[in-house]
Amino acid sequence: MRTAMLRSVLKRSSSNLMNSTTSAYGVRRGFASESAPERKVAVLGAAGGIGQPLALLMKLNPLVSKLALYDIAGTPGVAADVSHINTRSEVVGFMGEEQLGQALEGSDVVIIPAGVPRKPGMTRDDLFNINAGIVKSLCTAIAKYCPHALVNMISNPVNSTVPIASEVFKKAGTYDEKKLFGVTTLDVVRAKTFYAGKAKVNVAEVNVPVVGGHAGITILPLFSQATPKANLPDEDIKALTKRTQDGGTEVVEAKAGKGSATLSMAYAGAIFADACLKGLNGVPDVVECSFVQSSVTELPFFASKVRLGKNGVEEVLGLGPLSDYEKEGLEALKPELKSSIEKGIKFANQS
Ligand SMILES: NC(=O)C1=CN([C@@H]2O[C@H](COP(=O)(O)OP(=O)(O)OC[C@H]3O[C@@H](n4cnc5c(N)ncnc54)[C@H](O)[C@@H]3O)[C@@H](O)[C@H]2O)C=CC1
Ligand SMILES: O=C([O-])CC(=O)C(=O)O
Repeated sequence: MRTAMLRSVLKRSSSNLMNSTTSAYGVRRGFASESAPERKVAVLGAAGGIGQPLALLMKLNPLVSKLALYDIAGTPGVAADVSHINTRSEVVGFMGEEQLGQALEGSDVVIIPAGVPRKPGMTRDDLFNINAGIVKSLCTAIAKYCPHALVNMISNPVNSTVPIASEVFKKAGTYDEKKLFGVTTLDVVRAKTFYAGKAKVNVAEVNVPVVGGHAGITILPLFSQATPKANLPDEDIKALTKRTQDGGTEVVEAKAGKGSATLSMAYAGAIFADACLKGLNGVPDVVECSFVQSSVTELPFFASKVRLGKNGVEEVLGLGPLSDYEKEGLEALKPELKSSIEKGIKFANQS
């Protein structure tokens, strides 16, 4: 009963997040395991603040048939707990590097929330020194054990960890730009929530693209394209933009040393992984914003709307018409985003 309720909440919220006419899981009614293909999802960092609720939400997703939960510690408990939920997927926990290969083998989608979170006063870039190495070693294993999987990178700084992953895959000869995604869905989730509150419209009907990157001013919500239209005054748009850009910091400060967004991130991560699975399953018109290899601007990676398909990225969509304020924001974010991308590429090639 409760599972059905949770599933229906996830299903409704998920459809709201997508510019898609199809149902959240690509199967309109009466989902049955026999109608959806086998799909293995691996979560790396599954015992963490994001990893645990994300494991729960992926366990509720009927598109998943196998759920591999990997971490350096704590996964047997998380896996035993989640595995008792009476939904489709078989859950297995893997702990320690010697089990990483098994966790990854056969994966269709690998979600990476492994690494340290921010404390008050830190920027996402301050996490680079620790998280860059973690991401590099996990991606080296992905190249070896599941080179064709779609990779959903959550670990910060996303603006650098995605370029690191691309370089690791290039070196291994497995890079496919269609299969690497920086997860920026939380920026979209926040932009929608904040816009709905200000515009006093039904949040379930709101759509707002968020482009650029995933840190401070590199996060550029395009409220001029928000629907339903609300004609908010310029000062409201500026305040909404700033709040979206500082959304992560708002949570870090409120948690006062106990980490950063975990629950809203797990929700956002589950929405994005679900979109990837739907794309793989051939559901049409699955569109989400993501930080991907891109030629939308002169930068090699950029977040914008992306159409997902059977091979991952089917099409990177353009920015659409921008307001003057957004044009300024776009120019202002480029130097920082460029240097974060270059920092990631340099790290991957020197170490
Ligand atoms: N993309 C986004 O929008 C967001 C990204 N994040 C980022 O997600 C990351 C994780 O955040 P939390 O879950 O709050 O942190 P956490 O510290 O609660 O959990 C991280 C987990 O990663 C594990 N881990 C560390 N090294 C590992 C390795 N080599 N292999 C596998 N697992 C490993 C840890 O054991 C821990 O369980 C942080 O980098 C954070 O900044 C957080 C929120 C939003
Ligand atoms: O702010 C952080 O450090 C975590 C994060 O990326 C977010 O909440 O958007």
